[in-house]
Amino acid sequence: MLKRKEIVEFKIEDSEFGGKGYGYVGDVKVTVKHGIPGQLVRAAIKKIKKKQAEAQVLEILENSPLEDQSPCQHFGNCGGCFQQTVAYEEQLLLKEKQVKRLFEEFAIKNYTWLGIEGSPTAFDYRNKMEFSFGDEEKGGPLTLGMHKRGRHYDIVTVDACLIMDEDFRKLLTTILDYFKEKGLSYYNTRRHEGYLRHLVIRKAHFTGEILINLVTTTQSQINIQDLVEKLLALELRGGIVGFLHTFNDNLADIVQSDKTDILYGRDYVVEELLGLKFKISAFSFFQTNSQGAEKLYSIVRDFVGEAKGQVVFDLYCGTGTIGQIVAPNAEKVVGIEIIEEAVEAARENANSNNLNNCSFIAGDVKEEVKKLKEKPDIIIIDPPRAGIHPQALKDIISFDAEKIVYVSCNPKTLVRDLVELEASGYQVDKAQLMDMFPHTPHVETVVLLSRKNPDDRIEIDIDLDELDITSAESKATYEEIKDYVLKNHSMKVSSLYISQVKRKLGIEMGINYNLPKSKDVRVPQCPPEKGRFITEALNHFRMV
Ligand SMILES: C[S@@+](CC[C@H](N)C(=O)[O-])C[C@H]1O[C@@H](n2cnc3c(N)ncnc32)[C@H](O)[C@@H]1O
Repeated sequence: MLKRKEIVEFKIEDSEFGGKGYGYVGDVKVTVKHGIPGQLVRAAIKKIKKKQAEAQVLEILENSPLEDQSPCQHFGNCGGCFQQTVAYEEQLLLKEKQVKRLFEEFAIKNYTWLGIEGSPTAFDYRNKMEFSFGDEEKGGPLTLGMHKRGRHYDIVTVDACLIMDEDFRKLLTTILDYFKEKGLSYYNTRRHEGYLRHLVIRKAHFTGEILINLVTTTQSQINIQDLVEKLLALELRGGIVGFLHTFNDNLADIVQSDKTDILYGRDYVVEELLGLKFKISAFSFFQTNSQGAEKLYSIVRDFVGEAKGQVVFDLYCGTGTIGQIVAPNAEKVVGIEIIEEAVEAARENANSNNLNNCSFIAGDVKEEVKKLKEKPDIIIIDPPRAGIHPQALKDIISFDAEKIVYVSCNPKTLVRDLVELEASGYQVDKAQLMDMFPHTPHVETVVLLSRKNPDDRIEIDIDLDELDITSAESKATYEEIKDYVLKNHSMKVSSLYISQVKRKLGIEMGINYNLPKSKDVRVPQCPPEKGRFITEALNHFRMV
C-alpha cells in the first residue's frame, strides 16, 4: 500500500481535461497536476484514499514520444503554458479525447460529434496579458511577468513569451526597465507592502489598438507621465490609444480597481469581429484570442441557424458579442450580463453596429431570467467556468425554448448541466470544440440542444413512498453499486438512480421495475454528481 510522501516512479498513461495526467502504481491510480501521456515521472505522493492518489512530480525521467523541444525560452520556468513541447496537432487530439471522454462518462449519447477546430495561430494569439510585478527569487531584481511554475510567490519576466505578439514584449521590457531605474518596490502579497502590483495590456488584434493599465497600491505617489511619453515614442505594430493608472489597495491578489485615472487617451479599445465593432473596456470580459473568437462565434452562428422572426436570449453576454453576431438574422435579442460596464459597452456596441433589435440587462442571470416576460425561441448560454447556477438552469428550462446553444469554457460543468437539460426534455444534437488557448489545457465547447419531440417524452410523477425498488434486477449488483458509492464517496444512492444511469448507458433495456405504481407522479431524476459516482461504480464492476 502506498503511503503519503512516498516517492514513486510511473508512466503517465493518459490525461484528463485540465491537463491532469495519471498512471498506475500497482492497482492505485496516481494523478499529477500536469502530465503528458507517455512521460515517465518520479513523484511524491501527497494524498491517498483507497485506490486513488495525488502526487507531485519531482522529475520527468523520460519525455513522452509526443514531446519535442519547446520554442519558448521561458518554457518550464513560467507557469503560463504547460504543453508547448507537444506539437499543436497532438495538443488538439489530446483535448478532443479528454472532452469526448467526459461526454461518455456522463452518458451523453446519440449526437453528432464535430471534432475540434484549431486556433488560426498557435503563437502570438493572446490579445490580453495580465502580468504581475515581483521577483524571481527572494531579494532578486524586480521582475514583471507570470508566476513561476509551481511557485506562486515568484515571478518570471516573460519578455520573450511567444503566445503574445511583439508589441507586448516591447511594452513589458520598457515598463520593467523604467521601474527598475526608479527603484520602486513591488507589492508583497504576504506582507501587504509595496507599490507595483500588475500590468494589464490589451491589444485588439484586428484594429491594432492598445490599452495599457498599470495597477499599483497608493503606498507611493510618483508621477509616471514620463513613462507614458516613453511608451508613446516606441515603434510598435499597433498604436497605444489609452494608458490607465488603477489604484488597488485590496488584499486579494487580483486585478481590481478602487479608482482608475486615465493618464492618456481613452479607457477602452475597439476590436472588429466578423464585420462588427466592439468596444472593450479595461475590466470587461472579452475572448482572449480574437482570430479564434471569429471562428468560435461562427460556430455559434451556425448552430443558431435560421432565426428569422425569432426571439433570442444571450445569457452571460459580456459585451454582447454573440447576441450582436446573430442579431441581423433574428427578430430580437435580449442579453443579460452581471458587469454593468460590459452592459453599457454592449448597448453602445449595438448602437454603433446599427442593430436596433438588441437590448441588454445588467444583473445576475439567476435573478434576471425569471423576470423576463417574453418567451425565447433560442437561448444562447455562455457562462463562466462554474457553469449555470442550478436555479437559473431550472428557469432557463422552464422557458421551453426550441433550441439551446451552450458555449462552455469548462466541459466539466458543461456535462453536469447537459445531464440536467437532457433529463428535462432536451436532447444534445451536436457538439464541437474550438481551441482558443493553444499550449494551455483549456478549450471551448459549443453544444446544440433541441427540445425533444413531446412523443419522445415520458412524464410520470412519482412519490418516493410508492417506489417499488425490489427490482427483478440482480439485487446483489444493486447492493454492490450502492456499497461502492457509499464507501468511495460517502453518498447513498437509490436503486431508482442506479436504474436510470444503467438505462442511459444502455445496459438495462427491459421493463423498468423501478417505476412507480401510480401513473400520475413525477419521477425524481438522478442528480449529476450521483450519476457520475454510479457510472464510476459501473465502470469499476466492468459493466460498461
Ligand atoms: C465566458 S464569458 C462570456 C461572455 C460573452 N458571451 C463573450 O463571448 O464575450 C462569461 C460572462 O458571464 C458574466 N457573468 C458571470 N457570472 C454571471 C452571472 N451570475 N450573471 C450574469 N453574468 C455573469 C461574466 O462577467 C462574463 O462576461
